[in-house]
Amino acid sequence: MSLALRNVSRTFNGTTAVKGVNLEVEPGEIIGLLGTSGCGKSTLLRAISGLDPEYDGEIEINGNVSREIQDTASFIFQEPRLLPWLNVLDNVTFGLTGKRKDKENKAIDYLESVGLSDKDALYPRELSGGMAQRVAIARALVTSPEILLLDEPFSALDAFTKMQLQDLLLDVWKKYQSTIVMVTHDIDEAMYLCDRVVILKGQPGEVEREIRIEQKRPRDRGSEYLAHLKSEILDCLDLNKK
Ligand SMILES: Nc1ncnc2c1ncn2[C@@H]1O[C@H](COP(=O)(O)OP(=O)(O)OP(=O)(O)O)[C@@H](O)[C@H]1O
Repeated sequence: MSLALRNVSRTFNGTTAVKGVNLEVEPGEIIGLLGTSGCGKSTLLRAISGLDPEYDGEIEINGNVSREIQDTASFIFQEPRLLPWLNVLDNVTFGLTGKRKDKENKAIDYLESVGLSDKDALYPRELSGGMAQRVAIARALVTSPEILLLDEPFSALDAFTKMQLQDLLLDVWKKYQSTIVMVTHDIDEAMYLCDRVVILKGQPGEVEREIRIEQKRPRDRGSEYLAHLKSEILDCLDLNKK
């Protein structure tokens, strides 16, 4: 699914949070929105999803300008937001329509993709943080979204689980080829996952720079290329102490 933001700005009560954002995203691309706290990254995701239609400018999805809630989009948040009274299987089938058996079969396929096919009967309180976030990924994918919007999806997890889930995201992306826009604070994560990183800066937040990551995936987290890029990104965010 293609996506274009044209001169998108959002003002809350007279204060502009994010200003003049232009972005063209190709189908199947993974885009990272990176920037310091408060520069409007989540605000942009909400505008793209249609949850917040009160922005200025234009957002075009698959060639159509729209401010509607996007049925073809799924969100994954920092916390899994599972329904505590439903087991894993029912959390994944929750947003689906159709016959119960068909919904369950579909959910089981996606639970298998995230390595949880044997955990379908567990309740959210019985899951680790990483397992719960895997369920959230399965729930987001089961509706076959054309665009996945991720808002710091791994930032609440320990370093090892985070790396595992980043690889899992790439595996499921390879299989389903959704377009992905992800907000992150984590420069390493953005460089490991994304085709392009859009750096936002300031208040109001504006696009400072776009960096294309030329290295093919799977990437070597410790490569010189990524170390060099990281330094460039830190410079751009004025975070490099020289
Ligand atoms: N509903 C709202 N009402 C008023 N102000 C808002 C609202 N949503 C966001 N803002 C303001 O817009 C600015 C950008 O917020 P946003 O959450 O998009 O930033 P962010 O870059 O995602 O930050 P963080 O990285 O800390 O999550 C902030 O100053 C915030 O206070």
